[in-house]
Amino acid sequence: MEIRNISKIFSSKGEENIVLQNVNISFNKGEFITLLGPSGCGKTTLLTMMAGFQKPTSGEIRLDDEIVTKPSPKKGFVFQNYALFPWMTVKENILYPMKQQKLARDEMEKRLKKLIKIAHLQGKEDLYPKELSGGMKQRTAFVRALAGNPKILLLDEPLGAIDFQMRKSIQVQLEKLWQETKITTVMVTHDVEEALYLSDRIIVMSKNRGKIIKDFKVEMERPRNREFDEYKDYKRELENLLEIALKGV
Ligand SMILES: Nc1ncnc2c1ncn2[C@@H]1O[C@H](COP(=O)(O)OP(=O)(O)OP(=O)(O)O)[C@@H](O)[C@H]1O
Repeated sequence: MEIRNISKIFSSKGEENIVLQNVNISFNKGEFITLLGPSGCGKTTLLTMMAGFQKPTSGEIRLDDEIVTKPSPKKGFVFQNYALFPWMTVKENILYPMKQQKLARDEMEKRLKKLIKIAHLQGKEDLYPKELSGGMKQRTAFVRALAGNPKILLLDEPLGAIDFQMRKSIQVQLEKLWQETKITTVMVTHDVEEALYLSDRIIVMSKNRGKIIKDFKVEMERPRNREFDEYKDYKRELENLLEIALKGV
């Protein structure tokens, strides 16, 4: 996916709010990339434009040389609160994107079986979202986003709704799921730990029109160990960058 010279301006009551100005990013295949930045810097706005939920004011976003204009199964999206359909079981939720694509029955069954296995949801197929733990909901949302065979997976603060205690164990699960699929993934967060634990590359955005303060590779072995000096050094650097980002330089 390529983000080319994107700007986004919201206007209300004659006032213009320039949220993003001339943002350029290219995402490499198979990478886990995090957009990190303070609240209000335009991360979610950028991600939803990548998904095709809204359009940029200027510039373009390309996926496989096609300009993104609307949502499609090529772009899997996981919302902060999972947005599972509460009236559907785990199985029905995962089948939903496949039904929309009108896949053949046996192809649907085959994919469903594989996704249930990836997400370790065997035996939970017929439960409703309210009967699941936070982690199970998150895994269901993740594989539902994969059910349409997307080229890219977009995660909007996927652990935002999970309490601190569970977050770390779910980060581990999310990393495993990603490693099994190796799908290009873009995650939005303002949590340094989450970014460091999961990402191959972190893009730090400023409050000032989404300016990219730093785009860097995280070259640490996986799974990452929070006790290593290398990890602590990265963390310190990111925290400093976030402070700069908050000042809106
Ligand atoms: N639909 C909209 N109409 C008007 N302004 C909007 C709209 N969506 C977002 N904004 C504004 O755009 C800016 C960026 O919002 P956005 O949600 O993208 O930030 P964010 O970096 O994801 O923040 P957070 O981490 O708090 O979710 C904010 O100033 C917000 O008020």
